[in-house]
Amino acid sequence: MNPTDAESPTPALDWSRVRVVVNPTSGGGGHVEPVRAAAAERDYEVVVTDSAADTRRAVRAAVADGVGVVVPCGGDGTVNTVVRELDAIGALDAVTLGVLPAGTANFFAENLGIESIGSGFEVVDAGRRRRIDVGVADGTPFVMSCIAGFPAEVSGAADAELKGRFGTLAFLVSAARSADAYEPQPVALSMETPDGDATWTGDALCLLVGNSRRFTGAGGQGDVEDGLLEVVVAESLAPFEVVREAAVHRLLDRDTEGVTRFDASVADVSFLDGSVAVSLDGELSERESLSLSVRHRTLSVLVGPDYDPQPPL
Ligand SMILES: Nc1ncnc2c1ncn2[C@@H]1O[C@H](COP(=O)(O)OP(=O)(O)OP(=O)(O)O)[C@@H](O)[C@H]1O
Repeated sequence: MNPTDAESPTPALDWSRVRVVVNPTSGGGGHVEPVRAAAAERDYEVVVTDSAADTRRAVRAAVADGVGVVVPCGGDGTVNTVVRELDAIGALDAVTLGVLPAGTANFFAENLGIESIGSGFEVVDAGRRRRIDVGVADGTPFVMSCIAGFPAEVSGAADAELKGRFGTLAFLVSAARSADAYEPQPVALSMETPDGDATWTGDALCLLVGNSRRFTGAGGQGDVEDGLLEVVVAESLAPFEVVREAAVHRLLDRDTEGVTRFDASVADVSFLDGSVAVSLDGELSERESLSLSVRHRTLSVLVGPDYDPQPPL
C-alpha cells in the first residue's frame, strides 16, 4: 500500500506492475506452468488461486499492493469473478484488466480480440488500452451479457459441451432446443434509447441483453464503447438442432418475426407472472424484475489488434 494513499479506497496504482491471477481448474487445466514460464520472461507476477473465494482475495491483494494491471487467467467465469470483486472494492475504474483465456468458454477474451494465452500475453505486452462499458443488473456488473427467460431447469440443462461451444449462449441454445416445452412469459420493458423513451409489453420466451456480446446479425463483438446495451426480445424461437453459433444468430436476425431489438442505456424489466431464470455473464439466479443500466467507458481493458471500437452492424 502506498503510504500517501492510505485513506484512498484504491491506492496509487503502478501501471508497470502486472499480476496474473490464475484459476488452475479452468478449461481442462494444464495452463499453470506455461503461464508461469511466459510471465517469468516478462517479470509479470503470478498468483495461482485454489477457489473462487481465493480469486477474490487475490484481486483485493493486487489492488492493495498497488498493481496497475490485473490479468485473470481462466474462462468467462473467472473474468466475471474478478470484475465483480473489483467493483465490490470500488476499483473497477482504477485498474486495467488483461485477459488470458484458459476456460471452456472465453467469449469475453474473444470479444477483445484475444484468441489464446499466447496472444493474451502479447496483448498485455503491447499495452493497447480501451475504456469499455460495463453493464449493471440490479447493481451487479456484467461485461458480456444478461439473459433472462426460460425455466431454470432448462438453463441448467446446458451441458459442458454446449457451454464450451457457445458460452453464455449455451443457455439460449439448450432453451431453444426445448422451447416447445416452455410457455412465453408476460414481460414489460421500459427503456431509455437514443431516440427517446421506449416500451415493450408482451409474451416473451427470452430477453437477451448484450454489452460486449452481440446477439443479432452475425453476432460476435458488440459496440462496447457506445454507452448502450443491445436489448433483444424473442417472442418465439423454433426448436432446432444447432450446428453452429451462426445458426443461433440467424434466429435472432433483425428481420426475424417475433424478434425485436432496441439499443438502450437504461432498461427496466418486469416479469409479470413471477420470477424467471436470469444468467448474468453465465451466473444463474431467479428474478422478478431487472433494472439494467450502463456505466459508460468505465473499465480499462487491454485489447488485441482485431478489437474494433466501432464494429460494423
Ligand atoms: N482458483 C479457482 N478454483 C476453482 N474455481 C475457481 C477459481 N477461481 C475462480 N473460480 C470459479 O470457477 C468458475 C468457472 O470458471 P471459468 O469460467 O474460468 O472456468 P471454465 O473452465 O471455463 O468453466 P465453465 O465451464 O464454468 O465456463 C467461476 O465461477 C470462477 O469464479
